Amino acid sequence: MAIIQFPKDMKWGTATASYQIEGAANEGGRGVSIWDTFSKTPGNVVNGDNGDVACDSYHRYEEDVELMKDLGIDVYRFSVSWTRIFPNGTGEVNQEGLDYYHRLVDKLLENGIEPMCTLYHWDLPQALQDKGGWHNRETIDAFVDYAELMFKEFSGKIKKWLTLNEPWCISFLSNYIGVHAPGNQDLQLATQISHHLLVTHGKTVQKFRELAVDGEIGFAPNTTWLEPYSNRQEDIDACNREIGWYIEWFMDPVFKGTYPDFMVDWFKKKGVELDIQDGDMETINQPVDFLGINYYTGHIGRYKENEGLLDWEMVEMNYDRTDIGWPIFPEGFYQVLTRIKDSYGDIPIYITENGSCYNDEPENGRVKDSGRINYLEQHLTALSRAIESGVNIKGYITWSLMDNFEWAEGYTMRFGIVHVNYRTLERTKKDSFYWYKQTIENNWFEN
Ligand SMILES: CCOCCOc1ccc(-c2cn(C[C@@H]3NC[C@@H](O)[C@H]3O)nn2)cc1
Repeated sequence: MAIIQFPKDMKWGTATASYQIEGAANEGGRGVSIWDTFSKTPGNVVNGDNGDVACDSYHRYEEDVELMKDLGIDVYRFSVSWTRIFPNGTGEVNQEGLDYYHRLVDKLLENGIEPMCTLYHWDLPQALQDKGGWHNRETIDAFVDYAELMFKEFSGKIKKWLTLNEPWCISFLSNYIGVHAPGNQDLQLATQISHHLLVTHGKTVQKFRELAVDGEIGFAPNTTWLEPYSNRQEDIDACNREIGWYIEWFMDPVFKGTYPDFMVDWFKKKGVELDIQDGDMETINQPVDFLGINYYTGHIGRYKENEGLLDWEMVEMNYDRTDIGWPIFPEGFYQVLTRIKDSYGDIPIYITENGSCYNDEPENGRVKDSGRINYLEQHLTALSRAIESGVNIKGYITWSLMDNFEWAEGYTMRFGIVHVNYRTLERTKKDSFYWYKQTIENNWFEN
C-alpha cells in the first residue's frame, strides 16, 4: 500500500449543473431552455425523463449545502440557468432568478465553501435557439450581456468563474453526433458553433477584464485519451486526431491564437469551411486565470480508413467499465494532463469534473459503491502522478455531489457520491461520500 499525498494548498470540491439538479423548471420565473424542449421530445431521453423536478435543489439547496459542509469541501462548482436570469435569453431580467442564486451563494459562503460558477452548462434559452442558437452570432452578444449582469450582481461573492462547460459537447456532441440538445447532425454547423463558442469565451473574458471583476476566470473543456494500438504512424496520427478534437481544437485558439493545422486540414477534407471574422482569433486568445479540465475515460485506438469522422476504431481491451459503459482508464488522465502542460505551459488547472457512474442502490440505509471508490483511488493516483510531474493542479472537483439528470441517459445513470431517491427526493450518503470526506480531511489516501 502507498500513501498518495496532495499539496498542502490543494482545493477539494464537488460539481453539479443547473438543469441536472434544480428542478422547479416552471417556477421562479424561469424561462424555457433547449433541454426542456429536447427532453420532452419523444425518443431523446431514456424513459422520457426530464429536468422538471430533478433533485429539487431549487427548494432543497440548504440541505445540499449541509451535505457539502459535512463533506468538508473547499469549493462547490455549480452552474446558473440562463433562463432563470433572462427567461427569453435577453431583455427583461428575472429578479426571482437572481434571488435564488443569492440564497445559494450566501449559504455556501456562510459555511465557508467557495462558489465556483459555470455561466453556461448547456441550458441555452429556447428563445435564442429559435433564432439559430449558437450558430447565430447574435447569441454571442446575448451571452456576454448575461455574463456582465452576473459579474456585476455577484461581484465580491463569486470569485471563480467558468464561461463554458465542455464546448466539445455543446458543439459536436449536440450538433454533429446529435445525442444532446438541440440534436442537430451537421458537421459544418457544429464546427462553426465551436468557433462561435470560442469567440463567446474570449468576449466574456474581455468583459470580465473591462469590469475589473475581483476574481478569476477560465473555461472547462472536456478531454479524452486514445492510446495508439501500435507505434505505426497511422495509429499515432489517428489517436492524435481524436485527442486533438477535444484538446487542441479548443485550447490552441485560447492559448496560442490559432486552430491546430492538423485538425483544420482534416475538417477541410470533410468539407468544413470555418467562417472566421476579422479579430475573432485575437478575441479568443485572451489570457485566462485558470483552466478547468474534465476527464472521464480513454481507450486504445488504431487507424481505420473511412471509419467515423477521424478514421480510427476502438480496440476492445476488456478494460473494466463503469455502469455507463465507459472504460476505466486512469493512465489517460495522467497523459491528458502532461500533454496540456507540455503544450500550454504552467497554466493553473482545476479538475472541474472527474467521476464515475455506478448505479448501486441503498440497502438498509447504506450504498456500497466500492466501484466508485476504486475509480477515485485510481484517478486521484493518476492526478498525483501528474502533480509530481510538474502539472500545476490547484484543485480536484468530483462529478458529482449527487445523482442527477444525466442528459440523454435520464435518471438511469448515477454519478453522485450521494444517492438520490427520485420518488421521495431523499438523499443518502454513499460509501464513496465517506471515503472522499476522509481523503479531504487527510489530504492523502492510502492506495
Ligand atoms: C452514438 C455516439 O454517442 C456518443 C455519446 O457521447 C458522449 C460523450 C460524452 C458524454 C459525456 C457525459 N459527460 C458527463 C457530463 N459532463 C458534464 C456533466 O453535465 C456530466 O453530466 N461527460 N461527457 C456523453 C455522451
